[in-house]
Amino acid sequence: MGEIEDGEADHVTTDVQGQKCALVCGCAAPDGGSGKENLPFLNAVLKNPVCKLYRFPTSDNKWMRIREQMSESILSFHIPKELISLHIKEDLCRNQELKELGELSPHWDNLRKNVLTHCDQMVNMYQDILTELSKETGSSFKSSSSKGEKTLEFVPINLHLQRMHVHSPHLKDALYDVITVGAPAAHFQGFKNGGLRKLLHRFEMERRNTGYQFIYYSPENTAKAKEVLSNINQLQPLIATHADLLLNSASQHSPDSLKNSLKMLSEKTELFVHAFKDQLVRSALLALYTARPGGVPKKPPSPKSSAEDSCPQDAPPPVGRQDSIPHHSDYDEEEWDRVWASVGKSLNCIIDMVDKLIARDGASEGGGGSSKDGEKDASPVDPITAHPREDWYEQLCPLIRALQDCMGEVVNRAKQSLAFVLLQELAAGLPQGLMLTLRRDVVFSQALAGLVCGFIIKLHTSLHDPGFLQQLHTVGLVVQYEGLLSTYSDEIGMLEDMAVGISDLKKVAFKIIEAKSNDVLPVITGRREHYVVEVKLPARLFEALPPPVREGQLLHVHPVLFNVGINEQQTLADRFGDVSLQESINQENFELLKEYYAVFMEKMPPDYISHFQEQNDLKGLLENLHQNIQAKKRKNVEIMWLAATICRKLNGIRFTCCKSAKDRTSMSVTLEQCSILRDEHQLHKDFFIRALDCMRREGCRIENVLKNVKCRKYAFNMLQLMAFPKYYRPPEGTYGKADT
Ligand SMILES: O=P(O)(O)O[C@H]1[C@H](O)[C@@H](O)[C@H](O)[C@H](O)[C@@H]1OP(=O)(O)O
Repeated sequence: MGEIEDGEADHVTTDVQGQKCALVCGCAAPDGGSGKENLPFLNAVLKNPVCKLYRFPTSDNKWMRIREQMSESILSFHIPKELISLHIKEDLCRNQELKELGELSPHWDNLRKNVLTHCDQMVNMYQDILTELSKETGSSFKSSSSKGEKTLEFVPINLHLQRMHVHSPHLKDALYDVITVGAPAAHFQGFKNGGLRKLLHRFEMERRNTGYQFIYYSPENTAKAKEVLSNINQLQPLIATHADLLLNSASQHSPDSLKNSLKMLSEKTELFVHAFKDQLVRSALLALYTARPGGVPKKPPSPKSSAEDSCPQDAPPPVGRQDSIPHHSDYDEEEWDRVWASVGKSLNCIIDMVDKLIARDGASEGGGGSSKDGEKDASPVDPITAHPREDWYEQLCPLIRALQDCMGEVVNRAKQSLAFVLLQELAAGLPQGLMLTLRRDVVFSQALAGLVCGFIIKLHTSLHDPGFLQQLHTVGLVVQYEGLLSTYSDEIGMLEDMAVGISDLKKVAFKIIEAKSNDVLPVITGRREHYVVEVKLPARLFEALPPPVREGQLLHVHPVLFNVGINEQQTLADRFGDVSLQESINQENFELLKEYYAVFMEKMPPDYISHFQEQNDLKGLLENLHQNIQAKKRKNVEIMWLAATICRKLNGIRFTCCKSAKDRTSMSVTLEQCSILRDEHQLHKDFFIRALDCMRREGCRIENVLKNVKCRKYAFNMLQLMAFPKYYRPPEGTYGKADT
């Protein structure tokens, strides 16, 4: 199978009979590893720990003690449930907006009906899945054998924290964490047609070419429509609240509070007005106009030759085959400007009135008032200032109502036009578009559950490190995924899913809040384009955070994925198939990692950077990684080691994934652990293989296999192992046929 030719087959097994020096025992109590006060919080998310203790000799013949720990997380189920609830909310709201589009001509009305039927079915399906998941109270683990189950498809496979706590002589104790999880992928939908990376691209191409039936809006424009709709939905109630507060201040006749309320109202109204500045709203209004029963065609649509031609960005939007672009005399484009501008005008009237009321009030209280330049007004009686104490509420109320009316009108029109944009996207891709959204949601949910778990653990273990905290809010955290999937057969589709799922994590930001109760589970808000995960910390830890973090600054993550297939399927791909997917993923993600490093160097304080550079040659490591990616060598596992090392040095969150995270992943994390012991903790070189075999034979990972497939054997056969890179082969007796 290739690797034999390289003379590497002699280490399929390693004799560990004389492993007297590697003492192993299991223990029940997990190690917090980061201070006792964190324990209740971590224990609330980590469950069913398995611990193993080892002793290995160091190069100077002393002993190092290792505690290996593996825990499940209730986030495996909690995050999918949170996310599905948000999807349901978002989709119900969108369906409502489609219903409220108003009267449409028969062509568009039929489309809408069709879209709504499908969308309602999807919402029902999400609701059913949520109901099923809600029955799984207290669950924290989905086994590899359940990966194809429909009701569990949002739940990550075999998610665990794999932790190594090293206590070695002369050195500080050290913790090394890796989150191990099955590659986020849509197993229930299957991989016959590939995964998200290919499917999304193909879908977009096809959608562009259905130009005559529907209006083509680019993915950016569709995303923009969703963003503006979401902004409107958030801003409108906020403005209503500030308007009420302003009236409240007016009835209390309190100038300071009136000024403050006005400030808030103005800010929000300006944001509101700004939200509609987009050309998309303008073009969508025109498109919707043509789709109304009255928007009768005047001239036939000009045929479009290319997909690009159908983009509505600059030109008036193209319309359906039976409809046409309206003549300008049909449509009063300036009407929208008038409606839109009226919001600003109404706000200005309120500002003027508040200024007047406060000025008059000051003047009457000052007994005679003062002129604008501050000089005392000498005139004895001014009919205005002499006015008795005014009823501010009465003066402002009609103006506020006028503002609300104008806004209502703007919101109504904008919402309808943007919902019409969404209708195009949905109608053009029925039903594949909705299935793709489901697939993306499924994959994203699995990826997000892992990320939130990794983030919370990282936060708790690094809270006492000021450098980490600074990095967290100035640069964000790198999240590095090691993929071991092969670019062959179904795993191509899995890798295509995984690549999109991980890249979608860029849409997630974290916010740390103070825990007010015993409920420490994270809360998610947002919608498909942008999510915020609120992570709770107990008061004492929260108070020690840097001010920007305490004040709710959003904390960003920078996910990167490097994949190297290692099994017999990859041998086939290397020899007879196509490895371009893996090559492009590695190349693209290298660029992302390089960008992250550049921002890190730019934003971290100079004294931190100079110390950092003394300790680490990150530039050299990055160059080395780049060369290895460029080298296009088969099964180049050096790529994974370098990427993982860079991630650890950058304080990042480490992930390792294969299809099920039990066999190949176990080989990889145990190898990583022993390599760290050798490179960072002076593990005696004669004991490297013995330590590795010992961990694989007796450690947490064989327990992982057991809990997944009820059998203490890695699911490899001899032939498969011959194809594995040398150090990824488990010891004799630990592998064999297992019903996976
Ligand atoms: O944990 P994995 O490495 O994805 O498990 C694989 C194993 O590597 C392979 O040898 C075996 O034939 C099975 O395909 C395992 O996957 P399961 O998802 O079936 O556990």
